[in-house]
Amino acid sequence: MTEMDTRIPVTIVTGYLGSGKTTFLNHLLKHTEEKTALIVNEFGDIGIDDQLIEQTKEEIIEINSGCICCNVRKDLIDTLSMLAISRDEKMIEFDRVIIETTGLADPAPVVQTFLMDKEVVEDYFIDVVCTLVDAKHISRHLDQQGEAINQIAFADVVLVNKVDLVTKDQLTDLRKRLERINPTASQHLCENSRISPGEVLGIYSFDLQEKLRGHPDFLNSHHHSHDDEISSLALREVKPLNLKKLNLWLSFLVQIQGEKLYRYKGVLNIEGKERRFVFQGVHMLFAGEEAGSWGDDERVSELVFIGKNLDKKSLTEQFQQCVTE
Ligand SMILES: Nc1nc2c(ncn2[C@@H]2O[C@H](COP(=O)(O)OP(=O)(O)OP(=O)(O)O)[C@@H](O)[C@H]2O)c(=O)[nH]1
Repeated sequence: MTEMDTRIPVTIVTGYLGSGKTTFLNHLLKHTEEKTALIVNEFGDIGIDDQLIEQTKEEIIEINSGCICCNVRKDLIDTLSMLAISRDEKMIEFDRVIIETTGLADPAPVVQTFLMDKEVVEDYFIDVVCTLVDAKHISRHLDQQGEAINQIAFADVVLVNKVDLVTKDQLTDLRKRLERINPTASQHLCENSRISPGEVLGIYSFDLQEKLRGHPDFLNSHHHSHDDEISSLALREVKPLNLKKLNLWLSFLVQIQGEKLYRYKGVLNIEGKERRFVFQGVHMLFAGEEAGSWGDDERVSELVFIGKNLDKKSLTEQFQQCVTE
């Protein structure tokens, strides 16, 4: 990128499951003047994030048919091309593209797309790769998942989030560990992903030469495959759910399976509640609250689990028991 570069800047937001990416985007979009086109990629058949991103002036495009770091890279390229053409034709207006990857994405192939695909390179450049870190849970993910390490290794900016859930000593140890993985990224501490947009937007910190020093084979073709033991289950139900039964089930579930439940989230139609009920969990921590109104949308509950060796049959049956008679 040069000072005269007229291409569209791209921010890649990555970070392991539940680290605070969507919370970060909501914060960022509220506090920036820039017009943004947002590309959201989710792991799983049902996209929940588009309902969790507060509607503002942004263009939001979902890619849910797979993970953009592997089987739907072509969809990403097509989406970028469609956006660039629509912008040229003045059909839509935006200053920047932000891509939220899935929590299981390896950022390397996504970054490669912006360096290797001829048409993409003509229209776009990477401003920054920003990685969210869940201060409470990241250590176990770093011990077990290569993606979690790569997400930190490829970051230009690391946002160490959820600092409210750890002690000062834990935070100091974590920061040292992150620095060993990536000594050049800037680190910021935050709670609820709150950070000034100026720390992450328009800083032009993506440096290919530096990435190549750390990962000399970075530009070689990169085949990424996910851990087969991690899968997702999407549940959908039009009949209302009983909140008491649901709470009992989920409390029980996280007690016995919290360790292998990386992420679960849903937008639910609860009996007796006028509004959408948004439910979110990461390992053993979960919470639910009433959120926006349904408006003209169908009142349908959608719940997604992402975890290791999920017993999909039991989960489906247990979910059905929460449906009202
Ligand atoms: N205690 C605490 N909770 C947080 C903080 N930041 C986010 N959360 C909660 O953590 C959960 C996950 O946050 P998200 O923003 O949805 O995380 P994500 O990275 O988009 O999750 P995936 O899309 O599943 O990868 C939500 O319930 C948030 O409210 C924080 O700083 N402290």
